[in-house]
Amino acid sequence: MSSRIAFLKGHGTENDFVIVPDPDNVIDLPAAAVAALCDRRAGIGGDGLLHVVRSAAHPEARAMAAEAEWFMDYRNGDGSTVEMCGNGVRVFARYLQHAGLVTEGDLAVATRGGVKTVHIAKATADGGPAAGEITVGMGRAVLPDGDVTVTVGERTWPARNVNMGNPHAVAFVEDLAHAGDLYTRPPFHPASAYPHGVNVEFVADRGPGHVAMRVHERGVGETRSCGTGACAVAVAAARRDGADPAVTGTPATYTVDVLGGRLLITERPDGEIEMTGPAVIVAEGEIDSDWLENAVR
Ligand SMILES: N[C@@H](CCC[C@H](N)C(=O)O)C(=O)O
Repeated sequence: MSSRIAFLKGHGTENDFVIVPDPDNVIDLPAAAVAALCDRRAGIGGDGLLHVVRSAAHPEARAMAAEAEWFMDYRNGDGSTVEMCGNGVRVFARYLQHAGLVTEGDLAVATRGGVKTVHIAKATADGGPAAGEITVGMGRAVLPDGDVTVTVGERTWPARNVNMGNPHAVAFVEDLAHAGDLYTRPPFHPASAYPHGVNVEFVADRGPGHVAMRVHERGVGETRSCGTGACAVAVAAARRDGADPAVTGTPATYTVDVLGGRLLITERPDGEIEMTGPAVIVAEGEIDSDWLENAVR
Protein backbone atom coordinates (compact mmCIF):
# COMPACT_ATOMS: atom_id res chain seq x y z
CA MET A 1 0.00 0.00 0.00
CA SER A 2 1.24 3.43 -0.92
CA SER A 3 2.58 5.62 1.90
CA ARG A 4 4.29 8.99 2.19
CA ILE A 5 7.93 9.58 3.03
CA ALA A 6 8.83 13.05 4.30
CA PHE A 7 11.72 14.86 2.61
CA LEU A 8 13.28 18.31 2.57
CA LYS A 9 15.53 20.02 0.08
CA GLY A 10 18.50 22.13 1.18
CA HIS A 11 21.80 23.51 -0.02
CA GLY A 12 25.11 24.86 1.23
CA THR A 13 26.76 27.24 -1.27
CA GLU A 14 24.52 25.56 -3.88
CA ASN A 15 25.80 22.04 -3.21
CA ASP A 16 22.26 20.67 -2.92
CA PHE A 17 20.80 17.72 -1.07
CA VAL A 18 17.64 15.72 -0.67
CA ILE A 19 17.16 15.30 3.09
CA VAL A 20 15.33 12.22 4.35
CA PRO A 21 14.58 12.30 8.09
CA ASP A 22 14.45 8.75 9.42
CA PRO A 23 15.37 8.80 13.15
CA ASP A 24 14.77 5.07 13.67
CA ASN A 25 16.45 3.97 10.42
CA VAL A 26 13.41 2.19 9.00
CA ILE A 27 13.48 3.55 5.43
CA ASP A 28 15.24 1.32 2.90
CA LEU A 29 17.47 3.48 0.71
CA PRO A 30 19.43 1.28 -1.70
CA ALA A 31 21.73 3.04 -4.17
CA ALA A 32 19.08 2.94 -6.92
CA ALA A 33 16.55 4.74 -4.67
CA VAL A 34 19.09 7.44 -3.82
CA ALA A 35 19.97 7.90 -7.50
CA ALA A 36 16.24 8.14 -8.40
CA LEU A 37 15.60 10.77 -5.70
CA CYS A 38 18.68 12.80 -6.75
CA ASP A 39 17.74 12.67 -10.45
CA ARG A 40 17.12 16.30 -11.52
CA ARG A 41 14.56 15.45 -14.18
CA ALA A 42 12.70 12.35 -13.01
CA GLY A 43 13.23 12.81 -9.24
CA ILE A 44 13.58 15.61 -6.69
CA GLY A 45 17.13 16.51 -7.69
CA GLY A 46 20.30 16.90 -5.67
CA ASP A 47 24.07 16.40 -5.69
CA GLY A 48 23.60 14.01 -2.79
CA LEU A 49 21.27 12.72 -0.11
CA LEU A 50 21.38 13.25 3.65
CA HIS A 51 19.71 10.37 5.48
CA VAL A 52 19.10 11.68 9.02
CA VAL A 53 19.29 8.82 11.52
CA ARG A 54 19.86 8.56 15.25
CA SER A 55 23.38 7.16 15.71
CA ALA A 56 22.06 4.49 18.08
CA ALA A 57 19.78 3.20 15.29
CA HIS A 58 22.48 2.77 12.63
CA PRO A 59 25.03 -0.08 12.68
CA GLU A 60 27.77 2.14 11.21
CA ALA A 61 27.24 4.85 13.87
CA ARG A 62 26.29 3.00 17.04
CA ALA A 63 29.82 3.30 18.45
CA MET A 64 29.58 7.12 18.12
CA ALA A 65 26.15 7.39 19.80
CA ALA A 66 27.54 8.46 23.19
CA GLU A 67 29.28 11.41 21.53
CA ALA A 68 26.80 12.36 18.81
CA GLU A 69 23.05 11.73 18.87
CA TRP A 70 22.62 12.14 15.10
CA PHE A 71 24.32 10.31 12.22
CA MET A 72 24.70 11.84 8.75
CA ASP A 73 24.28 8.81 6.47
CA TYR A 74 25.59 10.67 3.40
CA ARG A 75 25.19 9.36 -0.18
CA ASN A 76 26.48 10.77 -3.44
CA GLY A 77 23.94 11.47 -6.20
CA ASP A 78 24.81 8.20 -7.96
CA GLY A 79 23.87 6.33 -4.76
CA SER A 80 27.42 5.57 -3.62
CA THR A 81 28.11 5.63 0.11
CA VAL A 82 31.18 7.70 1.01
CA GLU A 83 33.00 9.00 4.04
CA MET A 84 32.24 12.68 4.38
CA CYS A 85 30.51 15.73 2.97
CA GLY A 86 31.45 19.17 4.32
CA ASN A 87 28.56 21.17 2.87
CA GLY A 88 26.30 18.28 3.80
CA VAL A 89 27.20 18.54 7.51
CA ARG A 90 26.18 22.19 7.59
CA VAL A 91 22.88 21.46 5.84
CA PHE A 92 22.36 18.46 8.14
CA ALA A 93 22.80 20.73 11.19
CA ARG A 94 20.47 23.33 9.67
CA TYR A 95 17.84 20.60 9.22
CA LEU A 96 18.16 19.56 12.90
CA GLN A 97 17.72 23.22 13.90
CA HIS A 98 14.79 23.67 11.47
CA ALA A 99 13.09 20.57 12.93
CA GLY A 100 13.57 21.86 16.49
CA LEU A 101 15.86 18.95 17.34
CA VAL A 102 18.78 21.24 18.25
CA THR A 103 19.17 24.95 18.93
CA GLU A 104 21.87 27.47 18.01
CA GLY A 105 25.27 26.75 19.51
CA ASP A 106 27.38 23.61 19.54
CA LEU A 107 26.51 20.08 18.55
CA ALA A 108 28.29 16.92 17.43
CA VAL A 109 27.37 15.03 14.25
CA ALA A 110 28.46 11.45 13.57
CA THR A 111 29.67 10.78 10.03
CA ARG A 112 31.53 7.90 8.37
CA GLY A 113 34.56 10.17 8.67
CA GLY A 114 34.16 10.35 12.47
CA VAL A 115 32.40 12.76 14.81
CA LYS A 116 32.38 16.39 13.58
CA THR A 117 31.85 19.37 15.86
CA VAL A 118 29.41 21.95 14.56
CA HIS A 119 28.63 25.49 15.71
CA ILE A 120 25.40 27.12 14.53
CA ALA A 121 25.81 30.90 14.83
CA LYS A 122 22.98 32.97 16.20
CA ALA A 123 21.10 34.77 13.43
CA THR A 124 21.34 38.54 13.85
CA ALA A 125 18.19 40.64 13.95
CA ASP A 126 19.29 42.64 10.91
CA GLY A 127 19.74 39.44 8.90
CA GLY A 128 23.30 40.38 7.90
CA PRO A 129 24.99 38.31 5.19
CA ALA A 130 26.77 36.05 7.67
CA ALA A 131 23.68 35.62 9.85
CA GLY A 132 23.32 32.10 11.10
CA GLU A 133 26.38 30.71 9.32
CA ILE A 134 27.60 27.32 10.43
CA THR A 135 31.16 26.37 11.36
CA VAL A 136 32.32 22.75 11.23
CA GLY A 137 35.43 21.24 12.80
CA MET A 138 36.50 19.17 9.81
CA GLY A 139 39.41 17.36 11.47
CA ARG A 140 42.93 17.20 10.08
CA ALA A 141 44.10 16.89 6.48
CA VAL A 142 46.37 14.01 5.51
CA LEU A 143 48.78 14.70 2.64
CA PRO A 144 49.97 11.35 1.29
CA ASP A 145 53.32 11.33 -0.51
CA GLY A 146 53.53 10.74 -4.21
CA ASP A 147 53.22 12.85 -7.32
CA VAL A 148 49.90 12.95 -9.11
CA THR A 149 48.97 14.75 -12.32
CA VAL A 150 45.57 15.59 -13.80
CA THR A 151 44.93 16.24 -17.45
CA VAL A 152 42.29 18.19 -19.36
CA GLY A 153 42.68 18.15 -23.14
CA GLU A 154 46.23 19.20 -24.01
CA ARG A 155 47.07 20.50 -20.52
CA THR A 156 48.48 18.51 -17.60
CA TRP A 157 49.06 19.89 -14.09
CA PRO A 158 50.71 18.48 -10.97
CA ALA A 159 48.07 17.88 -8.29
CA ARG A 160 48.39 17.77 -4.51
CA ASN A 161 46.95 14.67 -2.94
CA VAL A 162 44.91 15.76 0.12
CA ASN A 163 42.71 13.47 2.17
CA MET A 164 39.96 15.12 4.22
CA GLY A 165 38.40 11.80 5.20
CA ASN A 166 37.62 11.57 1.48
CA PRO A 167 40.19 11.83 -1.32
CA HIS A 168 41.02 15.01 -3.26
CA ALA A 169 43.46 15.94 -6.04
CA VAL A 170 44.10 19.70 -6.07
CA ALA A 171 45.57 21.34 -9.18
CA PHE A 172 46.53 25.03 -9.41
CA VAL A 173 45.65 26.56 -12.78
CA GLU A 174 45.94 30.00 -14.34
CA ASP A 175 42.35 30.12 -15.46
CA LEU A 176 39.43 28.06 -14.14
CA ALA A 177 38.10 27.81 -17.70
CA HIS A 178 41.09 25.54 -18.45
CA ALA A 179 39.35 22.84 -16.39
CA GLY A 180 36.90 22.52 -19.28
CA ASP A 181 33.75 20.50 -18.91
CA LEU A 182 33.96 18.78 -15.53
CA TYR A 183 30.95 16.58 -16.13
CA THR A 184 33.29 13.62 -16.36
CA ARG A 185 36.33 13.15 -14.13
CA PRO A 186 39.59 14.39 -15.62
CA PRO A 187 42.08 11.55 -15.98
CA PHE A 188 44.79 11.38 -13.32
CA HIS A 189 48.17 9.68 -13.27
CA PRO A 190 49.23 7.25 -11.89
CA ALA A 191 45.97 5.38 -12.19
CA SER A 192 46.79 3.57 -8.93
CA ALA A 193 46.81 6.85 -6.93
CA TYR A 194 43.10 6.72 -6.03
CA PRO A 195 41.83 3.14 -5.94
CA HIS A 196 38.42 4.31 -4.64
CA GLY A 197 38.05 7.31 -6.97
CA VAL A 198 38.76 10.95 -6.24
CA ASN A 199 37.29 14.45 -6.16
CA VAL A 200 39.32 16.79 -8.39
CA GLU A 201 39.66 20.52 -7.63
CA PHE A 202 41.02 23.18 -9.98
CA VAL A 203 42.18 26.34 -8.20
CA ALA A 204 43.04 29.85 -9.36
CA ASP A 205 44.43 32.70 -7.25
CA ARG A 206 42.28 35.72 -6.51
CA GLY A 207 44.60 37.56 -4.07
CA PRO A 208 46.53 36.93 -0.85
CA GLY A 209 44.71 34.23 1.12
CA HIS A 210 41.97 34.16 -1.49
CA VAL A 211 41.40 31.51 -4.15
CA ALA A 212 38.58 30.33 -6.40
CA MET A 213 37.89 26.71 -7.32
CA ARG A 214 35.87 24.42 -9.53
CA VAL A 215 35.35 20.78 -8.69
CA HIS A 216 34.50 17.44 -10.22
CA GLU A 217 32.95 15.42 -7.41
CA ARG A 218 33.28 11.66 -7.28
CA GLY A 219 29.85 10.08 -7.73
CA VAL A 220 28.24 13.32 -8.90
CA GLY A 221 30.00 15.35 -11.66
CA GLU A 222 30.69 19.08 -11.54
CA THR A 223 29.01 20.64 -8.51
CA ARG A 224 28.75 24.29 -7.49
CA SER A 225 30.63 23.68 -4.25
CA CYS A 226 32.41 21.03 -2.22
CA GLY A 227 33.16 21.66 1.46
CA THR A 228 35.78 18.96 1.92
CA GLY A 229 37.21 20.11 -1.42
CA ALA A 230 37.47 23.71 -0.19
CA CYS A 231 39.35 22.47 2.90
CA ALA A 232 41.71 20.42 0.70
CA VAL A 233 42.25 23.47 -1.50
CA ALA A 234 43.03 25.73 1.49
CA VAL A 235 45.60 23.24 2.82
CA ALA A 236 47.20 22.78 -0.61
CA ALA A 237 47.31 26.58 -1.10
CA ALA A 238 48.87 27.11 2.33
CA ARG A 239 51.63 24.55 1.66
CA ARG A 240 52.27 26.04 -1.77
CA ASP A 241 52.51 29.48 -0.12
CA GLY A 242 55.00 28.12 2.41
CA ALA A 243 52.53 28.19 5.31
CA ASP A 244 52.28 25.23 7.65
CA PRO A 245 50.49 26.25 10.87
CA ALA A 246 52.01 23.26 12.71
CA VAL A 247 55.48 24.73 12.03
CA THR A 248 54.78 28.48 12.30
CA GLY A 249 52.26 28.30 15.15
CA THR A 250 50.09 30.75 13.20
CA PRO A 251 46.66 29.79 11.81
CA ALA A 252 46.33 29.88 8.01
CA THR A 253 43.03 31.26 6.71
CA TYR A 254 41.83 31.14 3.09
CA THR A 255 38.71 32.50 1.50
CA VAL A 256 37.60 29.94 -1.08
CA ASP A 257 35.17 31.12 -3.75
CA VAL A 258 33.08 28.35 -5.26
CA LEU A 259 30.56 28.69 -8.09
CA GLY A 260 27.75 28.77 -5.52
CA GLY A 261 29.20 31.21 -2.98
CA ARG A 262 32.07 31.52 -0.53
CA LEU A 263 33.59 29.39 2.24
CA LEU A 264 36.08 30.47 4.88
CA ILE A 265 38.66 27.86 5.85
CA THR A 266 41.13 28.08 8.74
CA GLU A 267 43.84 25.55 9.54
CA ARG A 268 44.99 25.87 13.16
CA PRO A 269 48.46 25.11 14.55
CA ASP A 270 47.15 21.80 15.96
CA GLY A 271 46.19 20.83 12.41
CA GLU A 272 42.43 21.09 12.99
CA ILE A 273 40.56 22.66 10.08
CA GLU A 274 37.46 24.81 10.50
CA MET A 275 35.05 25.55 7.67
CA THR A 276 32.42 28.31 7.86
CA GLY A 277 29.60 28.85 5.39
CA PRO A 278 25.87 29.10 4.87
CA ALA A 279 23.24 26.34 4.92
CA VAL A 280 19.68 26.76 3.76
CA ILE A 281 16.50 24.66 3.85
CA VAL A 282 14.47 25.55 0.78
CA ALA A 283 11.48 23.20 0.68
CA GLU A 284 9.77 20.25 2.25
CA GLY A 285 7.30 17.70 0.96
CA GLU A 286 6.38 14.04 0.68
CA ILE A 287 7.61 11.24 -1.56
CA ASP A 288 5.09 8.70 -2.85
CA SER A 289 6.46 5.30 -1.76
CA ASP A 290 4.93 3.65 -4.88
CA TRP A 291 6.90 6.04 -7.10
CA LEU A 292 10.10 5.22 -5.24
CA GLU A 293 9.51 1.46 -5.45
CA ASN A 294 8.83 1.69 -9.19
CA ALA A 295 11.90 3.87 -9.72
CA VAL A 296 14.06 1.20 -8.08
CA ARG A 297 12.69 -1.74 -10.09
N1 LIG B 1 30.01 17.76 -1.60
C1 LIG B 1 30.74 17.21 -0.56
C2 LIG B 1 31.58 16.00 -0.83
C3 LIG B 1 30.70 14.79 -1.10
C4 LIG B 1 31.47 13.51 -1.22
C5 LIG B 1 32.30 13.41 -2.45
N2 LIG B 1 31.54 13.48 -3.68
C6 LIG B 1 33.10 12.10 -2.41
O1 LIG B 1 32.73 11.14 -3.09
O2 LIG B 1 34.08 12.03 -1.66
C7 LIG B 1 31.40 18.22 0.36
O3 LIG B 1 30.80 19.30 0.49
O4 LIG B 1 32.39 17.92 0.99
